[in-house]
Amino acid sequence: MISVEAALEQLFTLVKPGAVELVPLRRAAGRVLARDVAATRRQPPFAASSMDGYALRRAEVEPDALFKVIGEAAAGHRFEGQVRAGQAVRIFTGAPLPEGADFVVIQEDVTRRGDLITLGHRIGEKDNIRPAGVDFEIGDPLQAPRRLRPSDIALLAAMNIAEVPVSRRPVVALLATGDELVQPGESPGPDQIIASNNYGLAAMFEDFGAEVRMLPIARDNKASLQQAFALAKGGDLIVTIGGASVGDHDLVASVGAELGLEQSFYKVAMRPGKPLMAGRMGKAAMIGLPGNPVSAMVCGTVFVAPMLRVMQGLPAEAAPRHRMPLAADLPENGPRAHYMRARMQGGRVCPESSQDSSLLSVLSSSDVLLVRPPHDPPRKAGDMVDCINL
Ligand SMILES: Nc1nc2c(c(=O)[nH]1)N[C@H]1C(S)=C(S)[C@@H](COP(=O)(O)OP(=O)(O)OC[C@H]3O[C@@H](n4cnc5c(N)ncnc54)[C@H](O)[C@@H]3O)O[C@H]1N2
Ligand code: MOO
Repeated sequence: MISVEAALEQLFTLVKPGAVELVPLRRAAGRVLARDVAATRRQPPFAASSMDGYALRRAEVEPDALFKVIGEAAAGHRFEGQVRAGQAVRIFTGAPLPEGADFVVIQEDVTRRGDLITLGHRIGEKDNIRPAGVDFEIGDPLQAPRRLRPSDIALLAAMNIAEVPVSRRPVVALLATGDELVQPGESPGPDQIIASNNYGLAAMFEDFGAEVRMLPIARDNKASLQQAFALAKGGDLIVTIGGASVGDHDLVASVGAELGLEQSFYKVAMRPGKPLMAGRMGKAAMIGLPGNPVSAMVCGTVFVAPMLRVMQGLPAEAAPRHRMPLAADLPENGPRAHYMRARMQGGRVCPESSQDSSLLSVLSSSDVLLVRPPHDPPRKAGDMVDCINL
């Protein structure tokens, strides 16, 4: 049995970043930027007004000053002439600042009669001008690697980058095993249940940028598992669910070995999730998750998500944690790291009363995994603990 940290280290050695591909901007959200990109223009490309008002010369700004309005500048339509002494140009937000002007008085501070405006008495120092390039200059970079958020997409668009270099999505072949399982929507026999882990995990992996190939459920016999592994060929990462423990019907390790699985480790000092295995299978990495639904989802969060990040060129790091105060006392933890399902209540983290690894309803109503290291001493309400967001 190895520690969670040692398991994660080994998992990182099984995977590497995939190739770089160019995708249209509209397809780039959520993908990982693979190379630095540089702005192909400056923004704004010209000094622009940040308000609706009148462009004129700062030196002439004083209470009751009178100006003649000689033209108009709107967004997309500059005023071609020059602003001289005693002149003003009607200007709108986003319009290029006319030559000669270095100040914009907002329209609320102006009285207009025909072509004449008079300034009010409370005009501040602010010029209401956005200098050219104040947002970014030509060549300013957006640095890789980073997962592209909606705000990054907006920035790339403004930089006029229509095609974005991103890491190829890792292909995950997802293989659920068990005679007891039927797909959602099917009619289960009296001893059967609905396969859930593969659906939850597929959603999670897609969230982390993977392309998921959901394989047919493998039955608890050699031939069926062999067939399923054959279908997994071509995947970058093969994820099996169930059949990982010590029961007579737990065949993943033995069938995997026959098919060339070079095992890196089996069993991790954690709960839930102890019977986790991993290794290399041909060109693919393989990770065998325990079948209990919460165990599978916890292992997906703690192990598979960080692997997927590495496969997209992001740094090899554990799932991000934050510190939160406990809402209740906790007894000493045992020898395995405990990933407790917990809710946030009034800024405190409150462990669920039942931690059984079959309870999807509890997982679904939880906000975080409260992480307790092996042999963590008893904790008091108010103590700070590590949490992973769900
Ligand atoms: N004698 C021992 N028994 C068990 C041990 C042990 O150390 N000694 N470990 C327990 C732990 S911890 C876990 S976790 C499970 C893991 O077992 P497997 O990975 O072999 O999983 P299965 O036996 O195939 O299934 C366990 C449980 O999960 C349900 N399951 C499986 N796949 C799915 C799915 N895709 N969707 C929904 N539910 C699924 C399955 O029906 C079982 O109820 O072993 C303990 N036993
Ligand atoms: O690890 Mo099992 O995953 O404790 O239920």
